[in-house]
Amino acid sequence: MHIASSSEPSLVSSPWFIAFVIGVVSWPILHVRPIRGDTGLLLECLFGAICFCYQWFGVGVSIGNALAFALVAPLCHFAGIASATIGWRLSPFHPLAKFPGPLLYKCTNMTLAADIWSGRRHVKTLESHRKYGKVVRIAPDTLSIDSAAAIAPIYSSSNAYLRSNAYSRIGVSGEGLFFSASKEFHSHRRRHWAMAFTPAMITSYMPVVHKRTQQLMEVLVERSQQSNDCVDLGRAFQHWAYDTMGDMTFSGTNRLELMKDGDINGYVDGGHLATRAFDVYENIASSHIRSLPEISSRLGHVPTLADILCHFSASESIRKLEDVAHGMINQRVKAQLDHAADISSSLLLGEHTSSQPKLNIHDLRVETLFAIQAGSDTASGVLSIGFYYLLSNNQAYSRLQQELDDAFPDISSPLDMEKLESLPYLDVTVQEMLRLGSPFPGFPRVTPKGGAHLAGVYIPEGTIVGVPTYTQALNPENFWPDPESFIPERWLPGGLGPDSRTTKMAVLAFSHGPYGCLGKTLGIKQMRVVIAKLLLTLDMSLDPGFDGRKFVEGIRNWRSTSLGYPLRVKVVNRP
Ligand code: HEM
Repeated sequence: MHIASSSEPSLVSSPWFIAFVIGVVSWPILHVRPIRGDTGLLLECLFGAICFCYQWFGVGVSIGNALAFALVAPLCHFAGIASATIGWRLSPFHPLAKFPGPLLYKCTNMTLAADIWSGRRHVKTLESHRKYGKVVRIAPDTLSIDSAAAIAPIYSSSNAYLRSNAYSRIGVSGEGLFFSASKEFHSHRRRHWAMAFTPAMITSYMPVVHKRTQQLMEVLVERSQQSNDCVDLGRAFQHWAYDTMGDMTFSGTNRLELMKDGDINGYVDGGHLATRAFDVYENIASSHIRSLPEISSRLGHVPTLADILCHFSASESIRKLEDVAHGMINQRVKAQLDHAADISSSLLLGEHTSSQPKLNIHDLRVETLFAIQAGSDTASGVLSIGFYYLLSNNQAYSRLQQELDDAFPDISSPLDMEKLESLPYLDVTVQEMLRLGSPFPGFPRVTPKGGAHLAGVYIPEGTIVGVPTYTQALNPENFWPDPESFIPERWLPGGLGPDSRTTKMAVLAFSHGPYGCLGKTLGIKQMRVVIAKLLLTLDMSLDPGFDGRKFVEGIRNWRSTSLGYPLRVKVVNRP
């Protein structure tokens, strides 16, 4: 049996314990004066190096022991900081202490980040609300608020809350509308962008939408002939959306031809990876600089994570999309086609003043790449999930097809947009698709000075809050009966009966207010054209072996939607 000799250090005098205590003691300083995660990592490495030199040269231990010491001491120091951080987050003194939520989520942002990485955050948040109620603490400093009444104050009132720093994009030169937390910059850049979405501009995009949608019909038939009358409809929508957005953004200089060539460069998956990394990063690293110093103490204050992710090989495919978009905007600027009816010319021309000059080439690169992604993954995601539901509901499918057949007896002539937009059942089908087809997270905003009363509770200032899109879409308080079922009729006048509920505001597919989607009108028009063309031209049904449960479970969202289980659809030309 080993008996401790008096010469062995006691626990309190052991170097590990001392490093741990220094960590705990340094926490209040870091709490008030935060340092960047990468700086912290470097300091820990420096501490390790000093420990190594002291042990090897000073004490004269073997190199192996000196190395072990140099590794363990910083780890103990970090464990001290981490313990103090978690202790504070779980303490009754934390400003969000009274809000319920899963323990691990209160301790660290890493848990939420893991959910985001899995793409199933929308389901996890829904489960949390079902377990804990309307207001749930889903990260140390973040609350998810499942209340339609909270949507207006957070997103769309005249005093709509500011976006959290979650939107900042690092490691890129050039500033972009979507990536700015500055209200002033954002509203100026948004005016710039708005020129691309005037009614006249939207009308000028429609020939592109019709042309690309016609091509989609041909591609679907062609692909189905190569594969037992079956196609991956989700993939086809992605290719259609990229090509269409490419044309609308770059008109003559567009080089995206995914429907024709296939996605040989992996643009779609590369784009998903980019949004996935951005979404994870933002939720780990995001913070709002607030009067309460708590935020600085986040375990894993790691703004470097995005930098690190950039170096993984997967980022190659992201770069390919960036490169092609950059090439197109360079060509576009050189060609000086300022007056072409496309998004890049609106951005090139946009409003400018001495304080807010014209967009430079870096800004244009950021904005045009964003345009392609903002308008493609969103539209194809909603259409894919929407078509799954439509094809699963024969009654809705037949009713819609009948309405379209009556309105457009001759499918060889171009669709008249005015007539298309007057069709009531098509309209409610689009609404229902948007409700169930947008598994986005709660877009993060920051409560203003003085805090806020939301969903009947007081929320301290500087808290990150969001209303979860998917949870709201399935909330029986907003949609009743059968909130989980695809029933377009719920949107018709009279809804589903006297006790039924349909809360328009609760559909956050485009978000709302000053940061809401600029492409909403265009997106809805595109959806109408695609749905109409498909139902008028083709007979479609889910592949006999298709498993709806697997499809729904395979839906992943990282702001853009990705399908883990393909939407296999049988497609034949209508007689
Ligand atoms: C069905 C199709 C679409 C859906 C569901 C959709 C959804 C959204 C959502 C939810 C946001 C807000 C995201 C956030 O705050 O985190 C957004 C922003 C935006 N969308 Fe869309 N979108 C669609 C189509 C389009 C199209 C076709 C364009 C054209 C380029 C577009 C351009 C934009 C822009 C520029 C923003 C940023 C607005 C800002 O930051 O002020 N969207 N979209």
